[in-house]
Amino acid sequence: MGTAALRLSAAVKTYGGAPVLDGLDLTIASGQRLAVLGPSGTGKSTLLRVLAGLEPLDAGRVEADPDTMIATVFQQPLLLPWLTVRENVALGGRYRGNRSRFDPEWTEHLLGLFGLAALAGSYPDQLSGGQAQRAAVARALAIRPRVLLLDEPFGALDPATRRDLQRWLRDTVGELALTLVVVTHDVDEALYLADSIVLLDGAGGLGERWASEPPADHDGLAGHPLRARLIAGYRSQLGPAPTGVA
Ligand SMILES: Nc1ncnc2c1ncn2[C@@H]1O[C@H](COP(=O)(O)OP(=O)(O)OP(=O)(O)O)[C@@H](O)[C@H]1O
Repeated sequence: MGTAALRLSAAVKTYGGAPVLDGLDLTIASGQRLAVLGPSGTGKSTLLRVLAGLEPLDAGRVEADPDTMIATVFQQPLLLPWLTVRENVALGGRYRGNRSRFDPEWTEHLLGLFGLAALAGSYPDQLSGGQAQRAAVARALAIRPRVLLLDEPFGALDPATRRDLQRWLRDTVGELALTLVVVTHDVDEALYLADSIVLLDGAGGLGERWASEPPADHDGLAGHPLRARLIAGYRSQLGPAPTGVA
């Protein structure tokens, strides 16, 4: 695999006779932060589920180093309502039948890292949407993954909370030196989080892929050199405009 964390080769995934992924090739280098953009229905979530090993391919291959722990976060936080925030986060460390990974100190570190220490004894229905999604990301990190896969993780949040969480996520991914794949409708989220951006072509292929330099802060997004090209590429496909674009 060289320095690739994940690799898809000639990937085909078909639902009801219609190919969603149609011979797609994708290499994600170790430490890379990849954003996958594309209008609704272009196969972003399918691609993520395939990378996560949650969806079998009809043809082609997905390769990951067997020692690489992969964690996935979805749009809904999916916290267990009968467990506290601390117990939900700790539960992440018990996934995959590997109890030895449960590490109370790491759980406390994650609660602190995500600003959840004061809420550790609260239950999910006492949290705001942003707090709940922070807990979901913390839970995903409890297994000490090397790769973090996110499917529209902040899509249900208001713009200010969304920016806060993007900042939080970028800092955490940097601190833990994670490989990141984030699926999003939001061009600005992609530009803020990613150093590589793909725009699915809507026909089961990868479309274009750009190297990108994230701006220092959100104020730098408006003048980002790739922004206009991504928006134009997005608009040329069927589907609604991405979030935040008139
Ligand atoms: N389990 C499934 N069974 C049948 N069809 C499916 C299944 N999962 C996805 N599809 C279909 O595959 C296509 C791609 O879906 P997918 O969710 O991957 O797209 P997406 O780009 O993530 O869309 P969105 O942005 O709306 O979430 C859609 O036409 C969808 O209806």
